[in-house]
Amino acid sequence: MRDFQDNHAAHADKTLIKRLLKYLKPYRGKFIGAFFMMFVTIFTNLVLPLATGWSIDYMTKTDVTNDQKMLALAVATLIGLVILMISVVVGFFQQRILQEIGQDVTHVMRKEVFEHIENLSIGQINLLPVGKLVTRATNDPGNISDMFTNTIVNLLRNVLMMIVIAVVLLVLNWQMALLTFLTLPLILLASSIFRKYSRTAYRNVRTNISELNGYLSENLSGMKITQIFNQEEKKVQNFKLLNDKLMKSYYREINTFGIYRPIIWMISMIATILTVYFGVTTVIDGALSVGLFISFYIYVGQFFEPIQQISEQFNALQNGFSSAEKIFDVLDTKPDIIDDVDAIELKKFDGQIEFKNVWFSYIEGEWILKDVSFKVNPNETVAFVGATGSGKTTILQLIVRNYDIQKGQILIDGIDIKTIKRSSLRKFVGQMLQDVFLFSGTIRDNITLGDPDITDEDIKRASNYVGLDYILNKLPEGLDHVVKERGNNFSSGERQLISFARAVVYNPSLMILDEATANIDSETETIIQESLNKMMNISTMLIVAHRLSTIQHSDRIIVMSKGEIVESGKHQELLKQNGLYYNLYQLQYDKKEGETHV
Ligand SMILES: Nc1ncnc2c1ncn2[C@@H]1O[C@H](COP(=O)(O)OP(=O)(O)OP(=O)(O)O)[C@@H](O)[C@H]1O
Repeated sequence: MRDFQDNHAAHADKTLIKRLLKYLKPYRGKFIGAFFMMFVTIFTNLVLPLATGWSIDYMTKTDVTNDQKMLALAVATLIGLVILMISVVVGFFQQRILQEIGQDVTHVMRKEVFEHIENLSIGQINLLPVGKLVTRATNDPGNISDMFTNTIVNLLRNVLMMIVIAVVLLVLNWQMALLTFLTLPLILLASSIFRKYSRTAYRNVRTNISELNGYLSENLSGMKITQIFNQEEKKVQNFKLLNDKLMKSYYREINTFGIYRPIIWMISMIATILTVYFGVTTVIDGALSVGLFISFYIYVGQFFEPIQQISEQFNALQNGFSSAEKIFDVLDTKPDIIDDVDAIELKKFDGQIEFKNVWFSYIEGEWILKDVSFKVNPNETVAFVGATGSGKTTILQLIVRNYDIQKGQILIDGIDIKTIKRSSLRKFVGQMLQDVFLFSGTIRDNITLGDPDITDEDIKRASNYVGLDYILNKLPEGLDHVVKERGNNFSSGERQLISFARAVVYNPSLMILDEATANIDSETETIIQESLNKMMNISTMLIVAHRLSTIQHSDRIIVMSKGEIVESGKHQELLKQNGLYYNLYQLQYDKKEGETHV
């Protein structure tokens, strides 16, 4: 799968534009309206210099009385004001419509990106840097919105303005117009050099923003570790390096624009000086009136403005395209685990699980599970033990189909897991993992996860069941007690109990516990253990625990080593076998003994 790098092969522009246009389809009418308004503003911009010229010529006429001149001035000023008003009002509505379209499209894109990410498999999500995903869902749709609202319309407006003004200049005085155009090759050369540099500058800025976002989000999540290991200074240094890199890339961008704009201004000034020089001589020769010369002069100023903007807007367009490319990269990443079209809805689940010669690898060729077979009967409690990395957690992940296996078969109540709708299977499974994640909100939100069908009664029952009621009773707001981001205002034991309540509130047919009691104090562990004992015989339970004392009473213990099942049986049976389990047990037992002797 792609890692959504910033410098990947470009999509064909045509395909990109076609795809982008689809987002504009619902706003076709509004967009056409905005274009029409754009023509109105172009017209108002063009008519004023000409009107100024005509007015000046009229004022300098000798065969017109002063009263007539005053009247004409008043009428011309009034018409000018009306045109200006029209331009302002139309411009306002045009901007409003475009901004609305831009925000709507951004809104839709953000939603699409988020929904798509939510549907990716855990394996795919693990490969994605969070910071980059955040950029994909925030900055990139913003760039596209900017492209729709500002760039495209203004680019078109400027191209049209330039063409129309060129025609007007030619009509007013073609010799002077050609003189003005003499500087165009210089501008084109400067613009093409600018485009090359500014594109690189833009790209660097974007890459560095994305990198900084990635670093920031990772470090905020890992802040505790940073502080525990006194790494703050190092992290600050690293951040400083990235921050400096971003600032420098911004500087380079600013410099590129800073050089380009004065160059264009200088060229336009040369053209203006030439125009003034030859214009004045033409006026002296009587080939051009003063009024029309002034109109010409204003038009020359207006002619160079869009030229400068076009290059800049062309870059903004590239910026928008590049953001679109990145968003489409995310959207085009097909979820690697999807339900078959004819996948069945699991209506009930007795809790029977069977692995039949299962082979699985995260990375091609590196087998993590090798020919694993076992069967768990309804209401049985089975524990998996073994050395670190032997594949215990992997087995649990496969049961909820976080990954697909390469060989063999996993049966859920006798049905192949691949033929079952994942959501229907997960409805019957309660999971309690070592790393509990709590969302910001309230305790209630964290137990129901927004499911309106879960009543307060259900929550209370679940809380009593897992021993959370003891904590809830101490909190004045009870279930409404606020949970801060990631549950930082709770102890790990409390977080574990909330997650336990979250798991049992659905009355799961299968309860999965992966090192769920590893990080908690013995008092909370006892509470959880008691609840688990109650749950045994009413649901199937799969437990991974390093502390063997917690799984001794399981119906069966499966011992794993390097992706294979090496032993299986009850605690006493396994001890008698004098194998790996016996060794693991001895290790823990000796350690305990050692501790008591200290
Ligand atoms: N997402 C992943 N991508 C690649 N390899 C992985 C991934 N998750 C786990 N592994 C590898 O798979 C192997 C088995 O991991 P697993 O988590 O199943 O072990 P475990 O027996 O549960 O270990 P522990 O007791 O330490 O939790 C390990 O070598 C691990 O590095």
